[in-house]
Amino acid sequence: MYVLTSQQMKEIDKKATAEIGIPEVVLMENAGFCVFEEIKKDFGCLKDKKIAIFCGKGNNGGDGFVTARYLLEESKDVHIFIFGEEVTPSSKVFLQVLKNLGADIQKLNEEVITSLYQKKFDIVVDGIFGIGLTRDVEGLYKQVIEYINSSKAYVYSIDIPSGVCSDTGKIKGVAVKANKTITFMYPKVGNILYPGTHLCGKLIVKDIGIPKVLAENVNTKVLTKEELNLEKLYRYPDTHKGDYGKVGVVAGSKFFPGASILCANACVKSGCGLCFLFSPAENVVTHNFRYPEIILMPVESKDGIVTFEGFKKKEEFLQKLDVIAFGCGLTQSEETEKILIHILKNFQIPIVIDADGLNVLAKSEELHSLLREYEACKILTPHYKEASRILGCDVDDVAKNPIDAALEISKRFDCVCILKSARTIITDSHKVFINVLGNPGMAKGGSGDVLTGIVSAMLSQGYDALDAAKLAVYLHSLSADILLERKTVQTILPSEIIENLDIAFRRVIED
Ligand SMILES: NC(=O)C1=CN([C@@H]2O[C@H](COP(=O)(O)OP(=O)(O)OC[C@H]3O[C@@H](n4cnc5c(N)ncnc54)[C@H](O)[C@@H]3O)[C@@H](O)[C@H]2O)[C@@H](O)CC1
Ligand SMILES: Nc1ncnc2c1ncn2[C@@H]1O[C@H](COP(=O)(O)OP(=O)(O)O)[C@@H](O)[C@H]1O
Ligand SMILES: [K+]
Repeated sequence: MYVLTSQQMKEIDKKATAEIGIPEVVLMENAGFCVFEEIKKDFGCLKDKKIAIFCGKGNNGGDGFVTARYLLEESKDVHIFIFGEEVTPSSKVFLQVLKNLGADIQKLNEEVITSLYQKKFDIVVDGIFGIGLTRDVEGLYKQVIEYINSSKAYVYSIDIPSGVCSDTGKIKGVAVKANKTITFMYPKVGNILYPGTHLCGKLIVKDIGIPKVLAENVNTKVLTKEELNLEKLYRYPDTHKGDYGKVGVVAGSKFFPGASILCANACVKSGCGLCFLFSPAENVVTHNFRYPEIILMPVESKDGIVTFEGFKKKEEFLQKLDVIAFGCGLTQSEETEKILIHILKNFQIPIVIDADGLNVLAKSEELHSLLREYEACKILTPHYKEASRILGCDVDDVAKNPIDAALEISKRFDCVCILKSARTIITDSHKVFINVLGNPGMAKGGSGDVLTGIVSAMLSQGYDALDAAKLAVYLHSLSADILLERKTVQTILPSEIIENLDIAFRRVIED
């Protein structure tokens, strides 16, 4: 499913009207009717319902006028509130229709807003701003949104909750908290990213008759099952372990033995042929939680941290690897930096860089240029903080526009970037996928290490970087969602996400 920016949606709207010749009022009529249809479906009989419809001066308000017309057929208690008569030409058509019908239309001012608090509406329709919101919400608009949020009515937002930026999902000053949002043709970025997605309530996507061919060049999609390449998950009967690749997990220290174990466990559990764990021996040899299938490559350490000299002694094994998973729990030591420099200078093995691998990368100009030049496939898996370190910006800047941050990292290193959060973004700098699965039970140390293991296993089974990233992110969060069916967000553990991959793989392959 495509996800559009406001600019893309406007261009598509424009083409539909100017080039294809569908009149704008027809689209507005369809949009307003879709909203009515949803209300009717939810409430059935609307006869006794007291309904308020708030309409801004743009086309979002025009959709609201159309919805109001249909609602007037069902209830005698429908009240339309406007911010002014200076509305767009298409909206004007439907405002006039309402006037012709003798509808109750009130212009909002301080007094009217105060009076709203005495009225007990059952249903509120928010047609204040859609994709045309450009600046922070203030004045009467702010007061009306505050009223809507204080009311006990069931709130429908048209296209996007008013006040949510359709390009980022951020709140521009204040925003409506809807129970349901009806958006048209495709979700907008603000319908999908937080906090906008939360303010939408239930999101409904309705076709209003814009030809779909117009969206063909859009590069951003929701990561649905249809977007996954499942081909390489099929195994011919006469295969052997060599067909599924050898992953070297370079991870762990005295301080974080669990990170290396979670990463390696997730890797063997996701289908790689062989998984080698390069880690300080003392951390993992006796570790009860380590799957015995993992082959240990004990690396000499100092103060519990793998040393560069120790790592070099394992070089002959490195030559044989198909994938390197680098960084989980290594610590940000000089040794970690030296090892990564050595790998990037001397090998051409597909690499997944996470955690401390990303942290040492952020601090080293040499690593920046080595990684850019590294020709084998590369996947970087930062969370927002790691991304901000790499980009040299504030973490809030990443959070404000995660799609741009992911694109920037991807372009800078010519890599696939998995920017992790409650809405993980995956991009190869051309295509962008937004993951909508997963739950707050994953907000726990170790979840990221699990993802690194899964994505490395996907690379080792022959996937290219983008397909590996998509499949891994999907399986990782699907596994957590399946766990949530019988556990709680408090009790889900990253190690259980690994255990539960059995069911996640099955659902992906068989459903
Ligand atoms: N163009 C089309 O073909 C269609 C558009 N549709 C609807 O039209 C909406 C977009 O319409 P518009 O482009 O007119 O934009 P909006 O209706 O979202 O609002 C734009 C208006 O709000 C003003 N504005 C922006 N930020 C403001 C702020 N902070 N405070 C006060 N005023 C502010 C702008 O100056 C402009 O007058 C969509 O979201 C959708 O609901 C639908 O009718 C379907 C078809
Ligand atoms: N609220 C949430 N909803 C969905 N997924 C989440 C949420 N919080 C975290 N995650 C996922 O959990 C993982 C956390 O990774 P990360 O922050 O690197 O953890 P760690 O470094 O402790 O292993 C990411 O894949 C992220 O997308
Ligand atoms: K709206």
